[in-house]
Amino acid sequence: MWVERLENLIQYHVQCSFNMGRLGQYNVSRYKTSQLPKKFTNNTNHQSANLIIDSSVVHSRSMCRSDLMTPDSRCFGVTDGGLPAETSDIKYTQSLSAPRRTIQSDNVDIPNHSIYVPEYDVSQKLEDFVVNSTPRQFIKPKSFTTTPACSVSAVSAVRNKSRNPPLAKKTDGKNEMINSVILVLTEGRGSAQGEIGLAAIDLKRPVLILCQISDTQTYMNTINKINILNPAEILVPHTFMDQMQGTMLYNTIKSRFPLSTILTASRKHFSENDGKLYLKNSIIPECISTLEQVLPKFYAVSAAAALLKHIEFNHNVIFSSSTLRIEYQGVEKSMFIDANTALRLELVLNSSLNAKNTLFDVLNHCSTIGGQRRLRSSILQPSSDILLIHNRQEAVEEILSSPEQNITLLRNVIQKFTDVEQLYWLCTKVSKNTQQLSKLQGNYTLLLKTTLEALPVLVDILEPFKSEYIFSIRKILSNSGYSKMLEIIEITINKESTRSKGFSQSQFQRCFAVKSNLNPLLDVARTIYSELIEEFHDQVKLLGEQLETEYLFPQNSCKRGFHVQVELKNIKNFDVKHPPSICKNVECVKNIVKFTTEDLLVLNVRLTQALNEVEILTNAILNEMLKELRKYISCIYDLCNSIADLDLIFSFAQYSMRSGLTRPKFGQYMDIKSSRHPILDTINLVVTVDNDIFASTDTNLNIITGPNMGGKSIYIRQVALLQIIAQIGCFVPATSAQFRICDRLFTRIGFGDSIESNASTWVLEIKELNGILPSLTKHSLVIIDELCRATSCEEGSTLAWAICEHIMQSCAFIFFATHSTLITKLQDLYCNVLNYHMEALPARDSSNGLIYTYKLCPGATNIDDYGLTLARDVKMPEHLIEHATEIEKCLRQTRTALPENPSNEADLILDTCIQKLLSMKDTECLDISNFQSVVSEMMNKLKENRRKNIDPWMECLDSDEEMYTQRLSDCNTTSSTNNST
Ligand SMILES: Nc1ncnc2c1ncn2[C@@H]1O[C@H](COP(=O)(O)OP(=O)(O)OP(=O)(O)O)[C@@H](O)[C@H]1O
Repeated sequence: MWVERLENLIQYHVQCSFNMGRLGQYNVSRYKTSQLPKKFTNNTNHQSANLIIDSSVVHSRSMCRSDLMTPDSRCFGVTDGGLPAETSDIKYTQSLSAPRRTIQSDNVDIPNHSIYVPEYDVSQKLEDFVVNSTPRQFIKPKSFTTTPACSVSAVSAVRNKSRNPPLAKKTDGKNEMINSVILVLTEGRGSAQGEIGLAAIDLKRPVLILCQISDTQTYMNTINKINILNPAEILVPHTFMDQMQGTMLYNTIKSRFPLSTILTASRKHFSENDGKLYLKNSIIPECISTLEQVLPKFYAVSAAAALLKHIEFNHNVIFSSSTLRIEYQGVEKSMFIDANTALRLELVLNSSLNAKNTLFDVLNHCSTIGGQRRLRSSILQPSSDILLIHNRQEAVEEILSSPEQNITLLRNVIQKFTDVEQLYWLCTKVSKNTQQLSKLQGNYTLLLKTTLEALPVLVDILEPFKSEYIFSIRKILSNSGYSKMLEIIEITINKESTRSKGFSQSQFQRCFAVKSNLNPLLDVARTIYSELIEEFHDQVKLLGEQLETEYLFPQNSCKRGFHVQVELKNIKNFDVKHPPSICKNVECVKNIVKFTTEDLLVLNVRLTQALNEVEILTNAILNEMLKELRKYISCIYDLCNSIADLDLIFSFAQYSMRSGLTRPKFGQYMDIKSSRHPILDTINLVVTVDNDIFASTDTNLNIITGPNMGGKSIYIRQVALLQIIAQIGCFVPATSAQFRICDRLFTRIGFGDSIESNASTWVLEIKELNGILPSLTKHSLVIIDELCRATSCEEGSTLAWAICEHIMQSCAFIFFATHSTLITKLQDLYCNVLNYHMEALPARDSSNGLIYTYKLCPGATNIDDYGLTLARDVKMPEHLIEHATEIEKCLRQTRTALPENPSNEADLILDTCIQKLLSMKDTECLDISNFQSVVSEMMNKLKENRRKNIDPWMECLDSDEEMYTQRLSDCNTTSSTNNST
């Protein structure tokens, strides 16, 4: 425990020194304890102690960077020298200034050191300590200009370097999609609060995304945007943590995105001027018009400044000038899906936070990471641009109607572009000329060559496709820039060199990629390398003779370098535990023995040196060539985009090839015949029962009742999923389908309280409803699976009634699954309400059970006691069921005897009221005053009865009385018009 605390303390402070270095604050070397907060310096007598940091520890930016992620980096900044004599009595300095090796060793002799550990540090985990105890206040004296952001970043980088899990990790051989997005967020202050600036970049796909949002108090749009971008790291200004609790935006992000690392940075890094300068320097000329659009957006530009600094200093990524592409994402023509809805509908993540059996999983047939990314963002933000949807549908239809052989050709050629996204790497450059850099540079240059060579084949295959969408992709890919790039490459690179996978092969390809006679030194280095390789092979042969085996193979791997391997069965008398003395570093994995010898070890060193020489010389030539190629950098962006678009559409086509899918139309209402739940349909464990879906402005509230397990939730989720699939441009599982373009999708599904946000289920539900109600638009789609069930039965039903009445007045299409019979009465009052139920039939045997047909039928359900029936089905102890049945019977009798019983009275009076009104409507006079008087009479009666029971429904009725009257008078007017005509 002590070791851990000591490490925490050391790591924390040492990382501060790093980060100072990485932000260029080299001049700060002394940390005066007199400047420390009192808490930290209690019981110590010190005036000018050097805490831990000596300027010598910050050697260079590069050292800090490269060492940051290594396990021993936490000790990197500890001074080796002793402390000034006058400060030696300061307990903590003794341990913190311990020699590096002592601290690094696992068995630190802690008791010999006196360690000062601040009280509040002891009981907390480091992360909590760093994030929650506002380290800025803790460590930052006035003259000390470290940024807590980076302290936090460094600490969490070390601690959590593998914490961000992939969002969608395919294990079935498809590509992995791992999030590598860094997102920076800033918010206006004072009257500008709610103005959010956002900048994000995917380190694997360096397109800088900028966005400025005027958000609501709940930050709904910002959360949605973050959810779509799916960042691994979120960086915010340190002022977000100024208040003890953190700002609302900070806390919202923290609770909503637990998988993202949240960092803070000093506000000074969010500089508009720096941002403008960076953007002007970095962007490709083709993005000038976007830049003009972006520059006036103060918050977006300042976020960009912080982002570019952050990735330079913490991720070692710098963009060559004029190589970065920017995108400004303002208010787009898309359907808004909030983050909660996305999670509950399992659009891209299921409840176990992986992609299995999600909508993404069902639609994903992409071969490239770019395609997968595009699919993910399309699902989370389906288009509401009818032209784009139409173009995609047309392309899908065209692919489906193409001859089988064209489809196969297209599939095969797209697979050749699987790694195309890595080409983005060529846009960035890293300041250090390391070995790693030269390897990457070589690999990606060969990848570019291979890609450009395959491009004309793709263009030819696309030739027969005439749809607008594919035609425009083909046009982009036919750009003459690509052939010019290939010409430049062919001047330097050997024709037969190609991108290969596998350590040894790619090393070989890199080594001999550059043509001979371009640099005599390189030619010499390669000759030496080749000779050494020959020597290696000779030595392996000799060794084989010595060990009496013909099956000794020369090998080269990243971990072991040049060595030999043999199958155990092919080497006689070889005991892995007691190998011959000549064999060194013996390892046996799955009957394959790997080892080396003293001679081979020496040769390996020489080979590595020769190879390094070759790579450095090759890299110098490639650098020159890349300078030329960067003139065409926008072509690389276009290439990656077009391949992603093509992959996406081909993925849609592959999904749409399934039987029973149809191309949806768009109009003013929703009418889908024999539709199926897309995920249930694909899982194939059960035969999916199809159902019709209908909604229009005349009947916009559909209430679905039915027993538990009847299929209500599946049905209403199906509505939402089909709407999304239709709006991304894909075919839907139905026999015919018409949708209305939806601009907002709201769901209220499921319960679950949150310890994190300290909210009960009910509070959460109300908060969510508060979010939905004001944002409802006339083109919204609302999916509600039970409403207000987390409070007392009565209050819940009445509030749900009121909410339904409120939302059904908009033109939004609402699908409402419920067990409440009260809600079904809405149909009697309003002509735009329709009741449906999921059919269940009594079992033919004597079990009293139910047979679920999963068929949607008109009208409310008439099955009683289905809860108890199901409980019996799932083997609840019989005595409990019997007892519950008795109580239920008793309650029924009581209710019939006492109509004023609060739980039943509301229903009863409302029923009487409705019946009376309806009968009047048909038979009696059409005078509105009659309606009003009946309503008042009934309301008064109800109020009187209810007052006895102090029922909260009273208030609701009070406020709604006026509305009922108005509604009924409307009804009356319509009916009188009808009658007269
Ligand atoms: N259309 C369908 N075709 C085939 N199986 C279905 C269909 N609809 C539902 N099911 C099956 O029934 C199960 C229960 O469905 P669902 O969760 O929608 O019931 P529910 O009525 O919402 O129940 P509860 O009221 O308890 O929430 C599903 O998990 C699925 O296996």
